[in-house]
Amino acid sequence: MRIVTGEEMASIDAITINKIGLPGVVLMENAGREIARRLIDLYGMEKRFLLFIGKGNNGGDGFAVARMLKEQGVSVLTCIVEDEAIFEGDAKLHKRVYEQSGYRWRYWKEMNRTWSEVLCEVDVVVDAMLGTGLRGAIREPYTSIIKKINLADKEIVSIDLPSGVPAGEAEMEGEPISADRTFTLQLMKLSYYLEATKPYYGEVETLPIGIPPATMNHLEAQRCVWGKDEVVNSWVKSNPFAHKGSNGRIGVIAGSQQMPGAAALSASAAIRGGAGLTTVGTVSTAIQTVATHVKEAMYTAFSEQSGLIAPTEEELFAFYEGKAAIAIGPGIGRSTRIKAMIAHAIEHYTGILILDADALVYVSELHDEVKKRRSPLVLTPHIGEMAHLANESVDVVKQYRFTIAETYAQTYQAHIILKGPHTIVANPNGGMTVNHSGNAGLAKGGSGDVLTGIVTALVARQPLETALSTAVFLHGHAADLLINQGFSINSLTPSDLIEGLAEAYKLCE
Ligand SMILES: NC(=O)C1=CN([C@@H]2O[C@H](COP(=O)(O)OP(=O)(O)OC[C@H]3O[C@@H](n4cnc5c(N)ncnc54)[C@H](O)[C@@H]3O)[C@@H](O)[C@H]2O)[C@@H](O)CC1
Ligand SMILES: [K+]
Repeated sequence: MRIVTGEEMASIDAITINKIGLPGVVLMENAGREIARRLIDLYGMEKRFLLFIGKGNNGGDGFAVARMLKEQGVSVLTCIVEDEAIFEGDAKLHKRVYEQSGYRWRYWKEMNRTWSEVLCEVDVVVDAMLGTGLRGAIREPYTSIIKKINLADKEIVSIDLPSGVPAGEAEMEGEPISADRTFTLQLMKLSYYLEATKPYYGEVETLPIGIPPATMNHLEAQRCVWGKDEVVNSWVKSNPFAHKGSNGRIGVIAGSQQMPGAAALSASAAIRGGAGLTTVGTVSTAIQTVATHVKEAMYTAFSEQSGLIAPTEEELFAFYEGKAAIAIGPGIGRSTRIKAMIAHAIEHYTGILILDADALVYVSELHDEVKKRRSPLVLTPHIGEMAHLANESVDVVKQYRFTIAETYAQTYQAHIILKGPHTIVANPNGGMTVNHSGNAGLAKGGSGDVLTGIVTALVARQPLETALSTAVFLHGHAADLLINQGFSINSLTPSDLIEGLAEAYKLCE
């Protein structure tokens, strides 16, 4: 399913109406029918609804919902927020159909005077005031109405968006509706995936309103949800004659004297993730520790300096040999020799190169080398690392995570896995996916090392772009399955995640 901004949704609506020829009033009728059906499913026929209607098309949806609820005998109080004379277009038509069907509405100005009595008569507030057409700071009378609704302590259901929440990355100006539930129309809206706006949505359900998929082909930004269906549908079944070489020979350069655990986590995640042959490149002291945990891997002891790897050029070329993918970063630490190694890999390694953790620190100093690289490069930053890569503040990355990941991926022709709740994968060709698995149990040191291992294993045996999105999904899915099995969010460890991968992979088989 696509994820869109308000402007993109408006262009999709316009193509549906003007090119395909499906009138806007029909879409509104469809929206009204779907929403009324879901309201009755969820709340039953006995609950009393109070509908707030704004002057745009979001309000038009509201009139269609109110009419359909009333047709079925449900109790509805309909309140229009602004002067009735300013309704126009499709919303005006639905207002007229509502009135011609014999139904009444009231003005907010009047209702406001008896607000506490009104509240005693209703159970659920339906918000059809502002949708994708919101621009700039929320203005009166919406500002005061929203405040009153939020304070009313009633169940709140929003249509398309909680009123006052922008659909895209625009900054929120003013207090929006804080919904318990949002029925978003046809496509997911981008602001659902942003830290500042997501909490206002409550539970989200997408309802179809009859927009044909062909209307979305023109969109420049191709953002899609990546969930179970996408994982299953894109999975390329392994060849029954596969041998360890064809399942992908991969390398993991990780760990140091101080941090051998990071190497163990990423290597065992790669092995659980299905890698055919995994070689770990690290310091000799780490090998002793890691090898007792990860029995299936092979090991290369690199030259070292002060407990950190400091591989020579010969050691690096030998390590690159025959490997489909190499990950560098977890627990390697920082030094000028480490920087030289990253530069070398970017310049000379011709397989799929994955840079994570400490390896990312040097990438912004190596942007010229990155631009010259011709083979695939995958970077796996969290928000702070992305801020460093893009030379932006953490707050800016949080607000504009889609734009920043997309711009970076295109500028440097790199695949970006921007980690966090709803991890984004941004590809150099402009395609983006947003992950729909995972929970707060993943927010722990070591969880990223596990992801790097899964990514490395998968890119060696699945098409690159789907491998990245699917690796992110399976990482989160493993965590979700463990929570369902009774693990607590607080005690979930990265090692548990690796064990959980066995169950998570069943999805693909
Ligand atoms: N025919 C169509 O175009 C369809 C539209 N649909 C619905 O229509 C919505 C979009 O409709 P519109 O584009 O008319 O816009 P909205 O209904 O979201 O709201 C725009 C109205 O609010 C006012 N407004 C904008 N920013 C404001 C602010 N900051 N403070 C106060 N008032 C503000 C504008 O003057 C405008 O009249 C969607 O969210 C969806 O619910 C759906 O029914 C599908 C069909
Ligand atoms: K709304």
